Amino acid sequence: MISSNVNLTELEILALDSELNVADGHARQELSDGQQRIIDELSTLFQKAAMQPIADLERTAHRTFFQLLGQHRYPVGDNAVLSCYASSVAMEILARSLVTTSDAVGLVHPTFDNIPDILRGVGLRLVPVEEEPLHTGDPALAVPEGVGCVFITTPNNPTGRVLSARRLAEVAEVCRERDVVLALDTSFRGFDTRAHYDHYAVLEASGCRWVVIEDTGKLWATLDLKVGLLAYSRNIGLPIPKIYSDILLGVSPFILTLVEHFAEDAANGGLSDLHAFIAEGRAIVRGVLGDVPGVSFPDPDSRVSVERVDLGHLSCDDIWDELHKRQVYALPCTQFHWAEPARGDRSLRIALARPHSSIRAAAEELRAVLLAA
Ligand SMILES: N=C(N)NC[C@@H](O)CC(=O)C(=O)O
Repeated sequence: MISSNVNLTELEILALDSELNVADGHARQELSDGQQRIIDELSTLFQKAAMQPIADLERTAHRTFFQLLGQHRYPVGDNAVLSCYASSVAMEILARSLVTTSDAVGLVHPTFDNIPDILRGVGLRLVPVEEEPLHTGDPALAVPEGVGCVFITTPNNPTGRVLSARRLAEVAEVCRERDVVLALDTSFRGFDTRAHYDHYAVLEASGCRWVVIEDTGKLWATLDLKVGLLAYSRNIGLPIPKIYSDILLGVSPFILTLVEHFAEDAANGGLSDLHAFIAEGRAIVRGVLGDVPGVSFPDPDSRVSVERVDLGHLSCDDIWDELHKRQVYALPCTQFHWAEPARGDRSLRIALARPHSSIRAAAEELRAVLLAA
């Protein structure tokens, strides 16, 4: 029986060497032909990276990645975009920066539990912001009283819900009026073209203080050779560069070069191929499980590389245990509901950035477990 006090990443670590690991949201699908050609050139890329000025490599990698995803107004200039080993490292730097001037953060609910864990870890108090008031109605209700920052994952994990350009502008306006930092985690935006409007243009136009955390690690199966990007407004008024320097000097120029080449390949058709690949994986899950009594899919409109499965009256912990016995690893949704865990007790999350054969096999095992429950 899994203990309810494990976090989602501890469950993902358990799954790492399993054949049927549909737990973590990292990219573990096969490489495309275009991506394989990049990997075949790694030795050349390594030598080039060793000879070029790091600032040039970093600028090119950032530009290629941001423009792939429609982010043409991302901040350029001194330190405005910091490269980190992972988006979670960027998250830790943001948390340490925020707590110098705030004691509370409004955080989207539900979302991946390492975000509330990192924020609580530096002593910040969290106020849940439910998806409905975040996306609809009076935007002032998306910015709880007394917080120094509102933190929104968009597209959200695990729901896939995307903050629209109009809604981003409305929430940013409230944040500006109240001098509240608006922070976005856009790690999953690569999967959903509805998240490819220029967020930076909207944020800059609002005049609010803002931070955006980007992640290359969810898109491409580069064995976690990735960067998390920490972009922030010039008027942020937080010691972000100083705290960054406490934690790292910079990321590998080799990884920056890899990101540039994978982003170029994505811009030349690779990204739309990836969207089709994930959509087919989602169709496999829904096809295999769709007629199981009590099962439903709470995020019909989601395009990100994970899919929630509602188990009806069945407990996700019980089902997780049965899958574990079969060496199949999904994620219980309990921990995503960091403010009200019980609301996640009847659903699982399936990772879709996997070979379709693995997704099908895992879904078939889950189907057998559910029919026997
Ligand atoms: N630092 C942590 N905990 N990394 C795990 C995180 O990347 C997994 C994730 O985001 C997902 O499975 O959705």
